[in-house]
Parts: sequence; C-alpha cells; structure tokens
Amino acid sequence: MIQINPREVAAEAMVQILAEGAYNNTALRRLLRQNGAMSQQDRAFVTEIVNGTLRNIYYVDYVIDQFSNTKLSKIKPWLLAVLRTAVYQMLFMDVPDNAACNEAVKLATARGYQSLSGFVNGVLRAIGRGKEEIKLPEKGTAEYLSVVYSHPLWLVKMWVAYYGYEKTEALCQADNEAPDVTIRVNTLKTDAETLAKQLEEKGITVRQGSLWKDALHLSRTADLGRLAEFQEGLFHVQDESSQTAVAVLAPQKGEKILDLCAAPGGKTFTMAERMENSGEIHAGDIYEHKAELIADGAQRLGISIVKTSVRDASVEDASAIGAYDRVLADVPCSGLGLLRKKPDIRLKKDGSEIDALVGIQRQILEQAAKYVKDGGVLVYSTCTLSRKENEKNVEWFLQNHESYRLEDLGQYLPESLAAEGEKGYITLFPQSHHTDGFFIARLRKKGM
Ligand SMILES: C[S@@+](CC[C@H](N)C(=O)[O-])C[C@H]1O[C@@H](n2cnc3c(N)ncnc32)[C@H](O)[C@@H]1O
Repeated sequence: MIQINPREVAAEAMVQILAEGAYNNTALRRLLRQNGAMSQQDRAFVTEIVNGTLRNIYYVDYVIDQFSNTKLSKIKPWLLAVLRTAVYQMLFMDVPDNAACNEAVKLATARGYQSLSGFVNGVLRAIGRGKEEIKLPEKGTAEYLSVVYSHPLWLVKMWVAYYGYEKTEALCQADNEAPDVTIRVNTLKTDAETLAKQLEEKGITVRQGSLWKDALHLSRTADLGRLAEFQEGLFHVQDESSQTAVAVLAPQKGEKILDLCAAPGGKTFTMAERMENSGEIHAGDIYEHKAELIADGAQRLGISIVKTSVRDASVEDASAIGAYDRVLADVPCSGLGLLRKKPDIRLKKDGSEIDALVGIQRQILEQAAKYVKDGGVLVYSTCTLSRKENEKNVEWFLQNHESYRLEDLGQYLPESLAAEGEKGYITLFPQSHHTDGFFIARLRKKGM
C-alpha cells in the first residue's frame, strides 16, 4: 500500500500557496481531496501545520534567518517549505526536534535534494539547540510586534497609528488564534437548538453564538460540506460579524433589497432567512462563477426570493434608480480583518493596494446611493481594519451626498454593543468582539 506522508502534503501546500500564489484554503482543500486516503488524524495534522506555519510565518522566517548562512530568498521553494514547516513543528507543536529534523531531511532527499540535505539538517539542528536564546527586536517597538506576532511591519505600523500599541498587540495576538467555524442556522428550515443537538450527536462541539442566537460555533468539525445537515440546507457558514451587517441592514418581509457585491452569498442568504423568504433580493457580483455560487447556495437553503446577476457595481444601472428599500454595499476590500481565517493575507498584501481599493469602493458607493428609495437605508460594510477604506470613505460619502445621514445602530445590535453603534458605524475586532475584523455603517436617505 502507498503511504501518504502528511508532512510532504503540508510542504506541497506551502509551495503552492507561497511560491505559486494559490489561496491557502483552496490549496489545502484540493490537496486533502487528492490525498483522500489519509486518516482523519493526518488530515488534521496537515491542516495545523499549514495554517500554523502561515500564521507564524514572519517569526518562523526570522528564526530561520538567524540560524542559516543562506538568505531566505536564495533557498529553493521546496527546501524553504520543508524548513518552514519543520521549524513550526519544533517551535509551536509537540513534535520532538529530532523527529521534525529527520523527517525534513527525508523530504529534502525524496525530491532530489540529497546534496542539500546537510544544509536542512544543519539549520534545523542549530535551531533545536538555540531556540531558547532567539534574539528578538526591542520590546515596545513595531518591529517587536511584527516578529513576535508575525504580522507585516507596514500593517503593525498602520494599526499602531490607528489604535495605539496595546490594542494593536491584543489584535495581533487574537489574529494568531485558530478560529472555530461559525454557522448561521437556516431559520426557514430549523432552529438553533434542534440543529445544535443534531450536530452534537455527530461528535461536533457546538457553542452558542456570542452575539446572535442563530449563530453556532463549531469545533472538532470534519469536512462540513459532507454533513447531511449541510446538504439539506440547514445552515450556511458565516461569521457573526457578517450576521451583524445583515442585522444592521434589517431587511423586512416583503421588501425589495439590492445586494451589490453579493458572492458567495452569505449575507444574501441571511437576509432572505430574516425576511422569511418573502419579498425580493437582487444579488449581483462582477464574476460569473461567483454569481453561480449564490444561486447554488440559495437553492440548497430553499430560498426562492433571490435573483442573481453578473454586474459591475461601479457602473450605473439606470433601471435600478430609486427602486430599493435597502441596499447593501459589502465592497471588495483589503481583508485585513480576516487574518485569523486567511493567514496567507499577511504575506500577500503590502498595503499598496489600499488606495486603489478606496477608489473602487467610492465608485460603488456612488452608484449604491442612487438605488435607495427616499427614506430607505444604505449599509456600507467591509471585512477590513483600515481607516481609509472604512471611516474615511463614510466621511467622503457624507460630504458628497447631502441626502444621506448616519443613523444610530444601537437598536440593531445586541445590547452589549448598542453604545458602540451610536455614531452610526461600528468596528468589530477579533480580540474584543471575537469576530472577524469588520466595519459596518448605516446610512439613511432623507424621505420626500
Ligand atoms: C466582500 S466580498 C462579498 C461577500 C458577500 N457579500 C457575502 O456575504 O458572501 C466582495 C465581492 O465583491 C465582488 N466584486 C468585486 N468587484 C466588484 C464590482 N466592481 N462589482 C460587483 N462586485 C464586485 C467580488 O467578486 C466579491 O465576491
């Protein structure tokens, strides 16, 4: 029988993600499917190594750099993947140094790098001997937070300027905790208590949502897509922050709603469920393959009020002017609130994309403003923690759209958060709200 080596699968995932640019969730899912014969335990081991190494990549690289004579940029992608994953096992998992080191040497040799196996062995043995004396940047500096919590320096500096040092440290720390999976119960088909019981019977650990009664937090989950409860449309995966955005939009039964940047459809689905599948939701996205995901999801969940379309939300749709009770602009953004779930974001963004995103976000907002009926509601949301994309865009919008004003969010939020919403917008943080980092603003258009 062919034995699949989980460490090899993990290193392969790292090459695909870091050298070839694949998304970590996609690469991991594909490799786990291709190596479907692995035991559940080995699958969990691969997932932990890949996500853990990515979450701690700046620290892992800092350590390798301290013990290697060869610069990181000169190390071949496969060997670098082997080194990074081995160092993660040595520093963050209960894997004995010897085992991590021997396995790494075997992986180097297995892919034809016999002549460099001594290099791999030397670096890892040196790290094993010296790991208690790693020299860190001075405490209290941005460099310290960047290395210790493995966040890019530009991002740490930006957050320190926004939130101060202590809050940034807590935020970076929270970004490194492995999140559980949050789902939204499909209230068209079941309720939270019944679904929780069904999932617990399958060995899944279930915790009630901390903000919303229809949210459940799951841990010890296998592939959720294979569960009968998923296939029967009893839930969709959705963080409590996104559930909050829909609560703030507060769509009502029978209304006409426009969701401008809707794929893969999570917020559209929650809206439809809150509306008891009565009314009309127009859900658009610029990518056809993504718009299909909305239609597929709606069908699985038994939602019939959603019409999907492939549209560029930054371009005017004359037929939509003044036609909607509520509009959601959940715009494309830099995703800096998602570092817990998408650890590769910290390597793939360098901050330079923010200004271009602000341009697109403003173009979308400009159009969104036209589609709201007099007296209707526009909600602007992002899954990022960048003031330019959040507060500054709202300020710009208000300066350029006299017919809109911010509206107190308090009544749409759980009591514990009500005071935070008074100003008309709220930022949710992983370290304090235990959600993704998220921004939501509620804008009311003047009535006639
Ligand atoms: C933050 S995601 C939306 C998430 C979605 N609202 C949900 O809850 O599942 C942003 C979406 O905007 C789409 N997008 C990007 N540029 C767009 C544009 N110019 N017009 C419409 N959609 C766009 C992306 O394809 C992406 O699916």
